[in-house]
Amino acid sequence: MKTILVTGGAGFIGSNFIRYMLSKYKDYKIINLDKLTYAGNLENLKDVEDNPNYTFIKGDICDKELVEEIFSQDIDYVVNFAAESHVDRSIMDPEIFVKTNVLGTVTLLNAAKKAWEEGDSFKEGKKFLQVSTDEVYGSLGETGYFTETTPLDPHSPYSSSKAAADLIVKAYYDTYKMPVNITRCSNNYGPYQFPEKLIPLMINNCLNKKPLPVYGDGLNVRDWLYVEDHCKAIDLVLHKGRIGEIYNIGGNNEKTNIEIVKLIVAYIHDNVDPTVDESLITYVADRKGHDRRYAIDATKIKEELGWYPETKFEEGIKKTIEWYLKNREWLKNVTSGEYQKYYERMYSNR
Ligand SMILES: NC(=O)c1ccc[n+]([C@@H]2O[C@H](COP(=O)([O-])OP(=O)(O)OC[C@H]3O[C@@H](n4cnc5c(N)ncnc54)[C@H](O)[C@@H]3O)[C@@H](O)[C@H]2O)c1
Repeated sequence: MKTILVTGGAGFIGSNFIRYMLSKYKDYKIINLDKLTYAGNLENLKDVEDNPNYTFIKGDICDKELVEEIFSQDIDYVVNFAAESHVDRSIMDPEIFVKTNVLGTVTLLNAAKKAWEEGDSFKEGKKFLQVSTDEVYGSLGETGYFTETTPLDPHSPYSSSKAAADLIVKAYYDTYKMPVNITRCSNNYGPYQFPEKLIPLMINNCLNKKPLPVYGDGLNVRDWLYVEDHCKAIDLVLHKGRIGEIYNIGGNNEKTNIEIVKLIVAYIHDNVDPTVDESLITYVADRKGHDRRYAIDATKIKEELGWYPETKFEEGIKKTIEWYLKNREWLKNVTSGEYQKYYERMYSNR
Protein backbone atom coordinates (compact mmCIF):
# COMPACT_ATOMS: atom_id res chain seq x y z
CA MET A 1 0.00 0.00 0.00
CA LYS A 2 1.46 3.40 -1.03
CA THR A 3 0.42 6.66 0.58
CA ILE A 4 0.10 9.92 -1.32
CA LEU A 5 -0.16 13.22 0.49
CA VAL A 6 -2.22 15.46 -1.77
CA THR A 7 -2.30 19.08 -0.66
CA GLY A 8 -5.05 21.42 -1.82
CA GLY A 9 -7.17 18.40 -2.70
CA ALA A 10 -10.45 20.18 -1.98
CA GLY A 11 -9.85 22.64 -4.81
CA PHE A 12 -10.54 22.28 -8.52
CA ILE A 13 -7.67 20.19 -9.89
CA GLY A 14 -6.85 18.48 -6.58
CA SER A 15 -10.37 17.09 -6.17
CA ASN A 16 -10.39 15.80 -9.76
CA PHE A 17 -6.97 14.22 -9.14
CA ILE A 18 -8.07 12.48 -5.93
CA ARG A 19 -11.18 11.07 -7.61
CA TYR A 20 -9.08 9.88 -10.56
CA MET A 21 -6.43 8.21 -8.38
CA LEU A 22 -8.92 6.51 -6.04
CA SER A 23 -10.76 5.00 -8.96
CA LYS A 24 -7.57 3.90 -10.75
CA TYR A 25 -5.57 2.50 -7.82
CA LYS A 26 -7.21 0.32 -5.20
CA ASP A 27 -3.97 -0.08 -3.24
CA TYR A 28 -3.17 3.61 -2.67
CA LYS A 29 -4.05 5.59 0.41
CA ILE A 30 -4.69 9.28 -0.15
CA ILE A 31 -4.37 11.90 2.55
CA ASN A 32 -5.84 15.25 1.54
CA LEU A 33 -4.42 18.20 3.48
CA ASP A 34 -6.42 21.34 2.73
CA LYS A 35 -6.97 24.60 4.58
CA LEU A 36 -10.43 25.00 3.01
CA THR A 37 -9.96 28.58 1.88
CA TYR A 38 -12.75 30.17 -0.18
CA ALA A 39 -11.54 27.92 -3.06
CA GLY A 40 -11.61 24.65 -1.14
CA ASN A 41 -14.87 22.81 -0.80
CA LEU A 42 -15.49 19.35 0.65
CA GLU A 43 -18.59 19.08 -1.52
CA ASN A 44 -16.11 18.55 -4.37
CA LEU A 45 -15.25 15.16 -2.83
CA LYS A 46 -18.62 14.11 -1.41
CA ASP A 47 -18.67 10.95 -3.54
CA VAL A 48 -15.35 9.68 -2.17
CA GLU A 49 -15.51 10.82 1.46
CA ASP A 50 -16.44 7.32 2.68
CA ASN A 51 -13.77 5.56 0.65
CA PRO A 52 -11.61 3.68 3.21
CA ASN A 53 -8.47 4.69 1.28
CA TYR A 54 -9.22 8.39 1.66
CA THR A 55 -8.55 10.67 4.64
CA PHE A 56 -9.16 14.40 4.91
CA ILE A 57 -7.13 16.66 7.22
CA LYS A 58 -8.11 20.29 7.56
CA GLY A 59 -4.94 22.32 7.91
CA ASP A 60 -2.42 24.72 6.47
CA ILE A 61 0.66 23.62 4.51
CA CYS A 62 2.52 26.40 6.37
CA ASP A 63 1.84 24.68 9.72
CA LYS A 64 5.18 22.98 10.36
CA GLU A 65 4.02 20.96 13.35
CA LEU A 66 0.99 19.57 11.57
CA VAL A 67 2.91 18.80 8.38
CA GLU A 68 5.64 16.98 10.33
CA GLU A 69 3.02 15.01 12.20
CA ILE A 70 1.49 13.92 8.88
CA PHE A 71 4.93 12.77 7.73
CA SER A 72 5.24 10.57 10.83
CA GLN A 73 2.97 8.28 8.79
CA ASP A 74 4.87 6.66 5.97
CA ILE A 75 4.24 9.07 3.08
CA ASP A 76 5.52 7.85 -0.29
CA TYR A 77 4.53 10.70 -2.57
CA VAL A 78 3.58 14.35 -2.18
CA VAL A 79 1.57 16.10 -4.87
CA ASN A 80 1.46 19.77 -3.97
CA PHE A 81 -1.59 21.48 -5.44
CA ALA A 82 -2.20 23.74 -2.43
CA ALA A 83 -1.94 27.34 -3.53
CA GLU A 84 -3.61 30.65 -3.80
CA SER A 85 -4.37 30.30 -7.48
CA HIS A 86 -6.16 33.37 -8.82
CA VAL A 87 -4.15 36.10 -10.61
CA ASP A 88 -6.74 38.82 -9.94
CA ARG A 89 -6.73 38.13 -6.21
CA SER A 90 -2.91 38.21 -6.23
CA ILE A 91 -3.05 41.70 -7.74
CA MET A 92 -5.37 42.81 -4.92
CA ASP A 93 -3.54 41.03 -2.09
CA PRO A 94 -0.10 39.56 -2.89
CA GLU A 95 1.02 38.66 0.64
CA ILE A 96 -0.98 35.47 1.14
CA PHE A 97 0.34 34.26 -2.23
CA VAL A 98 3.91 34.44 -0.97
CA LYS A 99 2.93 32.82 2.31
CA THR A 100 1.09 29.82 0.93
CA ASN A 101 2.75 29.33 -2.42
CA VAL A 102 6.35 29.92 -1.31
CA LEU A 103 6.60 29.35 2.44
CA GLY A 104 4.03 26.55 2.37
CA THR A 105 6.03 24.73 -0.29
CA VAL A 106 9.22 25.10 1.78
CA THR A 107 7.43 23.74 4.85
CA LEU A 108 6.36 20.67 2.88
CA LEU A 109 9.80 20.19 1.35
CA ASN A 110 11.48 20.37 4.75
CA ALA A 111 9.11 17.86 6.31
CA ALA A 112 9.54 15.48 3.35
CA LYS A 113 13.31 15.84 3.47
CA LYS A 114 13.40 15.11 7.19
CA ALA A 115 11.18 12.03 6.81
CA TRP A 116 12.79 10.67 3.66
CA GLU A 117 16.48 11.22 4.31
CA GLU A 118 18.53 8.10 4.82
CA GLY A 119 22.12 9.02 5.60
CA ASP A 120 23.41 11.03 2.63
CA SER A 121 20.63 10.03 0.26
CA PHE A 122 16.90 9.44 0.18
CA LYS A 123 14.77 6.36 0.77
CA GLU A 124 13.80 4.52 -2.42
CA GLY A 125 10.54 5.25 -4.17
CA LYS A 126 9.76 8.66 -2.68
CA LYS A 127 8.78 11.67 -4.72
CA PHE A 128 7.72 15.30 -4.26
CA LEU A 129 5.74 16.59 -7.21
CA GLN A 130 5.23 20.34 -7.41
CA VAL A 131 2.24 21.39 -9.51
CA SER A 132 3.22 24.61 -11.22
CA THR A 133 1.98 26.70 -14.10
CA ASP A 134 2.93 27.91 -17.59
CA GLU A 135 2.51 31.45 -16.23
CA VAL A 136 6.03 31.26 -14.75
CA TYR A 137 7.37 31.69 -18.31
CA GLY A 138 5.71 35.07 -18.82
CA SER A 139 3.96 36.07 -22.01
CA LEU A 140 4.34 35.12 -25.69
CA GLY A 141 3.75 37.18 -28.81
CA GLU A 142 1.71 35.75 -31.66
CA THR A 143 4.13 32.90 -32.29
CA GLY A 144 6.32 30.49 -30.33
CA TYR A 145 5.81 28.07 -27.46
CA PHE A 146 7.09 27.62 -23.91
CA THR A 147 9.47 24.71 -23.49
CA GLU A 148 10.93 23.50 -20.19
CA THR A 149 14.06 25.58 -20.87
CA THR A 150 12.26 28.85 -21.58
CA PRO A 151 13.63 31.37 -19.03
CA LEU A 152 11.33 32.22 -16.14
CA ASP A 153 9.78 35.66 -16.54
CA PRO A 154 6.66 35.80 -14.37
CA HIS A 155 4.65 39.01 -14.26
CA SER A 156 1.89 38.75 -11.66
CA PRO A 157 2.31 38.26 -7.92
CA TYR A 158 0.66 34.84 -8.45
CA SER A 159 3.04 33.65 -11.17
CA SER A 160 6.03 35.12 -9.34
CA SER A 161 5.16 33.18 -6.21
CA LYS A 162 4.80 29.99 -8.27
CA ALA A 163 8.15 30.63 -9.98
CA ALA A 164 9.79 31.21 -6.59
CA ALA A 165 8.38 27.91 -5.34
CA ASP A 166 9.66 26.13 -8.48
CA LEU A 167 13.15 27.47 -7.89
CA ILE A 168 13.11 26.27 -4.30
CA VAL A 169 11.92 22.81 -5.33
CA LYS A 170 14.73 22.73 -7.90
CA ALA A 171 17.20 23.85 -5.22
CA TYR A 172 16.22 20.85 -3.04
CA TYR A 173 17.11 18.62 -5.97
CA ASP A 174 20.33 20.44 -6.87
CA THR A 175 21.49 20.74 -3.25
CA TYR A 176 20.23 17.61 -1.52
CA LYS A 177 19.34 15.38 -4.50
CA MET A 178 15.83 15.23 -3.15
CA PRO A 179 13.56 13.24 -5.53
CA VAL A 180 11.37 15.92 -7.10
CA ASN A 181 9.50 16.74 -10.27
CA ILE A 182 7.89 19.98 -11.36
CA THR A 183 4.96 20.03 -13.76
CA ARG A 184 3.90 23.22 -15.54
CA CYS A 185 0.47 23.09 -17.10
CA SER A 186 -1.66 25.45 -19.11
CA ASN A 187 -5.18 26.65 -18.18
CA ASN A 188 -7.33 23.78 -16.93
CA TYR A 189 -11.07 23.53 -17.40
CA GLY A 190 -13.67 21.01 -16.25
CA PRO A 191 -15.96 20.21 -13.29
CA TYR A 192 -15.56 21.77 -9.82
CA GLN A 193 -13.69 24.91 -10.91
CA PHE A 194 -14.41 27.92 -8.73
CA PRO A 195 -16.44 30.50 -10.69
CA GLU A 196 -13.89 33.27 -10.46
CA LYS A 197 -12.02 31.68 -13.40
CA LEU A 198 -13.12 32.41 -16.97
CA ILE A 199 -15.19 29.36 -17.96
CA PRO A 200 -17.30 28.77 -14.81
CA LEU A 201 -17.60 32.54 -14.29
CA MET A 202 -19.14 32.97 -17.74
CA ILE A 203 -21.42 29.95 -17.33
CA ASN A 204 -22.64 31.20 -13.96
CA ASN A 205 -23.23 34.73 -15.22
CA CYS A 206 -25.10 33.46 -18.30
CA LEU A 207 -27.34 31.36 -16.07
CA ASN A 208 -28.03 34.42 -13.90
CA LYS A 209 -28.28 36.77 -16.91
CA LYS A 210 -25.53 38.94 -15.49
CA PRO A 211 -23.08 40.95 -17.64
CA LEU A 212 -20.15 38.89 -18.92
CA PRO A 213 -17.00 40.86 -18.04
CA VAL A 214 -14.29 40.44 -20.69
CA TYR A 215 -10.87 41.99 -20.12
CA GLY A 216 -9.41 44.50 -22.61
CA ASP A 217 -10.03 43.52 -26.22
CA GLY A 218 -10.80 39.89 -25.33
CA LEU A 219 -7.97 38.66 -27.54
CA ASN A 220 -5.68 37.24 -24.87
CA VAL A 221 -4.88 33.64 -25.74
CA ARG A 222 -4.78 30.65 -23.37
CA ASP A 223 -4.00 27.01 -24.14
CA TRP A 224 -6.89 25.00 -22.61
CA LEU A 225 -6.33 21.60 -21.01
CA TYR A 226 -9.16 19.32 -19.84
CA VAL A 227 -8.62 18.64 -16.15
CA GLU A 228 -8.78 14.84 -16.46
CA ASP A 229 -6.01 14.91 -19.07
CA HIS A 230 -3.98 16.93 -16.59
CA CYS A 231 -4.63 14.36 -13.83
CA LYS A 232 -3.43 11.57 -16.14
CA ALA A 233 -0.25 13.53 -16.85
CA ILE A 234 0.45 14.04 -13.14
CA ASP A 235 -0.08 10.32 -12.49
CA LEU A 236 2.48 9.52 -15.22
CA VAL A 237 5.06 12.02 -13.99
CA LEU A 238 4.61 10.79 -10.43
CA HIS A 239 5.33 7.20 -11.42
CA LYS A 240 7.62 7.53 -14.42
CA GLY A 241 9.03 11.06 -14.52
CA ARG A 242 12.80 11.27 -14.32
CA ILE A 243 13.92 12.64 -10.96
CA GLY A 244 14.80 16.33 -10.99
CA GLU A 245 12.99 17.00 -14.28
CA ILE A 246 10.41 19.59 -15.27
CA TYR A 247 7.51 18.55 -17.54
CA ASN A 248 5.27 20.96 -19.44
CA ILE A 249 1.65 19.84 -19.86
CA GLY A 250 -0.56 21.57 -22.42
CA GLY A 251 -3.77 20.91 -24.30
CA ASN A 252 -2.55 22.22 -27.67
CA ASN A 253 -5.78 24.12 -27.72
CA GLU A 254 -5.27 27.84 -28.12
CA LYS A 255 -8.35 30.02 -27.84
CA THR A 256 -8.91 33.73 -27.29
CA ASN A 257 -10.99 34.66 -24.26
CA ILE A 258 -13.72 36.14 -26.43
CA GLU A 259 -13.99 32.91 -28.47
CA ILE A 260 -14.60 30.99 -25.24
CA VAL A 261 -17.19 33.48 -24.00
CA LYS A 262 -19.10 33.45 -27.30
CA LEU A 263 -19.07 29.67 -27.35
CA ILE A 264 -20.58 29.50 -23.85
CA VAL A 265 -23.22 32.13 -24.72
CA ALA A 266 -24.19 30.17 -27.83
CA TYR A 267 -24.51 26.91 -25.89
CA ILE A 268 -26.69 28.46 -23.18
CA HIS A 269 -28.75 30.31 -25.81
CA ASP A 270 -29.38 27.12 -27.82
CA ASN A 271 -29.89 24.69 -24.95
CA VAL A 272 -31.06 26.55 -21.86
CA ASP A 273 -32.34 30.09 -22.29
CA PRO A 274 -32.89 31.67 -25.74
CA THR A 275 -32.94 35.13 -24.17
CA VAL A 276 -29.23 34.83 -23.27
CA ASP A 277 -27.19 36.35 -26.09
CA GLU A 278 -24.00 38.25 -26.86
CA SER A 279 -25.52 41.54 -25.66
CA LEU A 280 -24.50 40.37 -22.16
CA ILE A 281 -20.81 40.67 -23.14
CA THR A 282 -19.27 43.73 -21.45
CA TYR A 283 -15.69 44.72 -22.17
CA VAL A 284 -14.04 45.93 -18.95
CA ALA A 285 -10.70 47.60 -18.10
CA ASP A 286 -7.89 45.15 -18.76
CA ARG A 287 -6.23 43.18 -15.95
CA LYS A 288 -3.04 44.97 -14.82
CA GLY A 289 0.04 43.42 -16.46
CA HIS A 290 -2.19 41.02 -18.43
CA ASP A 291 -0.09 38.40 -20.24
CA ARG A 292 -1.08 38.27 -23.91
CA ARG A 293 -0.57 34.66 -24.86
CA TYR A 294 0.44 31.36 -23.27
CA ALA A 295 1.17 28.28 -25.35
CA ILE A 296 2.85 25.10 -24.21
CA ASP A 297 5.21 22.83 -26.07
CA ALA A 298 4.48 19.45 -24.43
CA THR A 299 6.87 17.43 -26.62
CA LYS A 300 8.94 16.23 -23.66
CA ILE A 301 6.11 14.54 -21.73
CA LYS A 302 4.70 13.15 -24.97
CA GLU A 303 7.98 11.63 -26.12
CA GLU A 304 9.30 10.48 -22.74
CA LEU A 305 6.14 9.33 -21.02
CA GLY A 306 3.69 8.77 -23.89
CA TRP A 307 1.14 11.28 -22.61
CA TYR A 308 -1.16 13.20 -24.91
CA PRO A 309 -4.28 15.31 -24.30
CA GLU A 310 -7.11 12.89 -25.10
CA THR A 311 -10.04 15.30 -24.81
CA LYS A 312 -10.86 17.42 -27.85
CA PHE A 313 -11.84 20.95 -26.81
CA GLU A 314 -15.30 20.75 -28.42
CA GLU A 315 -16.06 17.62 -26.39
CA GLY A 316 -14.45 18.90 -23.16
CA ILE A 317 -16.22 22.24 -23.15
CA LYS A 318 -19.58 20.57 -23.81
CA LYS A 319 -19.03 18.12 -20.92
CA THR A 320 -17.94 21.02 -18.73
CA ILE A 321 -20.95 23.25 -19.45
CA GLU A 322 -23.27 20.30 -18.94
CA TRP A 323 -21.66 19.51 -15.59
CA TYR A 324 -22.34 23.06 -14.33
CA LEU A 325 -25.90 22.88 -15.64
CA LYS A 326 -26.46 19.66 -13.68
CA ASN A 327 -24.79 21.09 -10.60
CA ARG A 328 -26.51 24.43 -10.21
CA GLU A 329 -26.88 23.88 -6.48
CA TRP A 330 -23.07 23.60 -6.24
CA LEU A 331 -22.73 26.85 -8.22
CA LYS A 332 -25.26 28.53 -5.97
CA ASN A 333 -23.47 27.43 -2.80
CA VAL A 334 -20.00 28.50 -3.88
CA THR A 335 -21.18 31.87 -5.14
CA SER A 336 -22.86 32.89 -1.90
CA GLY A 337 -21.10 34.70 0.98
CA GLU A 338 -17.45 35.67 0.35
CA TYR A 339 -17.85 35.38 -3.41
CA GLN A 340 -20.35 38.24 -3.57
CA LYS A 341 -17.95 40.60 -1.79
CA TYR A 342 -15.09 39.53 -4.05
CA TYR A 343 -17.24 40.02 -7.15
CA GLU A 344 -18.30 43.51 -6.07
CA ARG A 345 -14.70 44.49 -5.36
CA MET A 346 -13.51 43.09 -8.69
CA TYR A 347 -16.07 44.39 -11.11
CA SER A 348 -18.06 47.23 -9.50
CA ASN A 349 -15.79 50.06 -10.72
CA ARG A 350 -14.61 48.66 -14.06
N1 LIG B 1 -6.48 25.93 -12.54
C1 LIG B 1 -5.56 26.08 -13.47
O1 LIG B 1 -5.88 26.30 -14.63
C2 LIG B 1 -4.09 25.93 -13.14
C3 LIG B 1 -3.17 26.09 -14.17
C4 LIG B 1 -1.82 25.94 -13.87
C5 LIG B 1 -1.43 25.60 -12.60
N2 LIG B 1 -2.34 25.45 -11.61
C6 LIG B 1 -1.86 25.10 -10.27
O2 LIG B 1 -2.54 23.93 -9.87
C7 LIG B 1 -2.78 23.94 -8.46
C8 LIG B 1 -4.24 23.72 -8.18
O3 LIG B 1 -4.98 24.73 -8.83
P1 LIG B 1 -6.57 24.83 -8.68
O4 LIG B 1 -7.07 25.54 -9.87
O5 LIG B 1 -7.11 23.50 -8.33
O6 LIG B 1 -6.67 25.80 -7.42
P2 LIG B 1 -7.88 26.05 -6.44
O7 LIG B 1 -7.77 27.49 -6.04
O8 LIG B 1 -9.16 25.56 -7.01
O9 LIG B 1 -7.56 25.13 -5.18
C9 LIG B 1 -6.54 25.41 -4.29
C10 LIG B 1 -6.77 24.55 -3.05
O10 LIG B 1 -5.67 24.80 -2.15
C11 LIG B 1 -6.19 24.98 -0.84
N3 LIG B 1 -5.25 25.83 -0.09
C12 LIG B 1 -4.98 27.14 -0.29
N4 LIG B 1 -4.08 27.56 0.60
C13 LIG B 1 -3.76 26.48 1.38
C14 LIG B 1 -2.88 26.30 2.46
N5 LIG B 1 -2.14 27.30 2.95
N6 LIG B 1 -2.79 25.06 3.03
C15 LIG B 1 -3.55 24.03 2.56
N7 LIG B 1 -4.42 24.17 1.54
C16 LIG B 1 -4.52 25.38 0.95
C17 LIG B 1 -7.54 25.63 -1.05
O11 LIG B 1 -8.39 25.47 0.09
C18 LIG B 1 -8.05 24.90 -2.29
O12 LIG B 1 -8.73 23.72 -1.93
C19 LIG B 1 -2.24 25.27 -7.96
O13 LIG B 1 -0.97 25.06 -7.41
C20 LIG B 1 -2.16 26.13 -9.21
O14 LIG B 1 -1.12 27.08 -9.09
C21 LIG B 1 -3.67 25.62 -11.85
